[in-house]
Amino acid sequence: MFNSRSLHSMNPNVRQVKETAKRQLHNVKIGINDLKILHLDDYIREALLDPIYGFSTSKWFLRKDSVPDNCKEEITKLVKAHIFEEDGSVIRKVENYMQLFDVKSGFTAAPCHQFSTEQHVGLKLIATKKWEKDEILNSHNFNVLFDTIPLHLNEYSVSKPSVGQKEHIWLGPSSIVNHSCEPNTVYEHYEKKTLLKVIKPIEIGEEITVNYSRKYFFKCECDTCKKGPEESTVKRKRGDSTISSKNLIMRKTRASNTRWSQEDSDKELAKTYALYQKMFDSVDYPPELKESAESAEHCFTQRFLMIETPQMDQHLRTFAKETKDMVHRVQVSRNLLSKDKLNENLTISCWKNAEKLIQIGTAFMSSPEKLEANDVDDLKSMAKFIEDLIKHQESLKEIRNRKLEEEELIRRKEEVREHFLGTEETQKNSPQDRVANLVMQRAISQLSPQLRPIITRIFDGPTQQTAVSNGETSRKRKSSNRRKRTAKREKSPTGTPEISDVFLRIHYTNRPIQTLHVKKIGDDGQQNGLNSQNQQKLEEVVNFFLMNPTVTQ
Ligand SMILES: C[S@@+](CC[C@H](N)C(=O)[O-])C[C@H]1O[C@@H](n2cnc3c(N)ncnc32)[C@H](O)[C@@H]1O
Repeated sequence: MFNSRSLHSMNPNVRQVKETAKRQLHNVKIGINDLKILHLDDYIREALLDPIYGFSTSKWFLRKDSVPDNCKEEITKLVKAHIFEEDGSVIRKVENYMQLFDVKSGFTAAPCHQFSTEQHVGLKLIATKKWEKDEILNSHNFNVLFDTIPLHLNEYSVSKPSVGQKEHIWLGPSSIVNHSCEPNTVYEHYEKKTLLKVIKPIEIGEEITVNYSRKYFFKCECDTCKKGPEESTVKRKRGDSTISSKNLIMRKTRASNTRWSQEDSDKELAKTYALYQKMFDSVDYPPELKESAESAEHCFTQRFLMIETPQMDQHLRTFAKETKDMVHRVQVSRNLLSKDKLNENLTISCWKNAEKLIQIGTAFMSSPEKLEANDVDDLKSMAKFIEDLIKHQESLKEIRNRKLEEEELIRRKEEVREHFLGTEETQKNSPQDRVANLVMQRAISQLSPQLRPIITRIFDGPTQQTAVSNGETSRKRKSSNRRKRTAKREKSPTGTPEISDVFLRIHYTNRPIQTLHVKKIGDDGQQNGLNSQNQQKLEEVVNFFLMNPTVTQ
């Protein structure tokens, strides 16, 4: 079921997840052939839809086992990551179901309580866009079925459209289209598949139905049949709709611990959008799938906003025609994005797209004669809506950037402070050590030709107080100082760095040489060394370094 060549060319992490999924699917004994494709479809339906709808939508009444939890998880991960490369694999089938959550597909699933044949707990397909006559539900996936499927084995997913036609399996979204004696679609047969063609306009929220065929194995409970033959506009042919009760096969009882009340389509639609959102929220991306998942979501959302195609003109028309539908889409996108804490880039790029959307709206508004009054109002309010959201997003971004800047400033201040005053560790030393340290560190690190006239030499201990040797290179000076300091420190019995008295001889260009003496703490523990005058001088020097690290005059 998994193509080994494509597995090899994949990211190893993705491959690993897929291989796990493959193993798990094998463990539950799924393979691709005619009958098993039905099982597989059912597994996916169970793994994907049941957690979302909160009841068992499973249609495979003969099946004893169920999707193991770990397998469900894998499937959900794969769904989440939208990794749909391989034809005919489980992933493809999952993608079929994903159309239910892609508002652009024009349909979605909603709970259905109409049919006793499924214990009043089932699903139906409803329109999320306005469908016009003769449009084809082309993402509707009816696979041509193999002759080998015995009809009685699965009355649920198999249909025999007409004489001479092969039977068809109903997979993915198509498996939730209910039968009606007054349907709004008909089968449209193509060489390789059968699609649904719209035969009368379908409003948003309206159920999409088809007349299954002349033969199906349940007692019809569609609206038309419920109204009774005298009210129905449909002329029944003999043999249509019903068969004798002994052939009526009841489906596996659904786990109906949920009581579904009948809701109007608007509410159902809103609920479905919420489900869409829940779906994306439900799983955390595993780290190994994060990248592909995010880029897939990115594509998904772009597609969703309908702006990344070259046929802008066509889009503009659709946009005008489906303004209301677009408002729904934007609402869904808003929900989706507001919940997306996983990927900020995705959110930002989505808002960029939304900006483009506003441009489209603005272009439209500049030639309003093309639109009906209602459309213009809707469009304006939608553009305003998006604009507000973008502003909101922008202000959040600004706040974040400001915060980052502040953090950076604090960090840099801290760095400078540490550089001059030393870390907490060095600050624990005596004041004169600290000052000496800081001057020494600073001077050593900054010794450059410009500084030479100012600092001639810094050294430890009064005996080493010498004048400048101008011929000495800064490197030599540094290493000699290091040697001296090291020697001093090694002498310390405690092992902690110790600095004795420090003499600084400072050569000013326009003043006499000055010597500062910072005394070590006396053995008696008496803190001295820095008389106020020296203290002041030291501060002056330090400040000089702080302010003019490379300036000589
Ligand atoms: C392909 S499924 C359609 C989707 C189904 N409602 C679900 O939740 O999966 C076909 C099954 O739906 C039920 N069904 C569809 N249309 C029906 C109708 N007009 N009257 C009674 N039951 C119907 C039957 O149980 C039938 O076996």
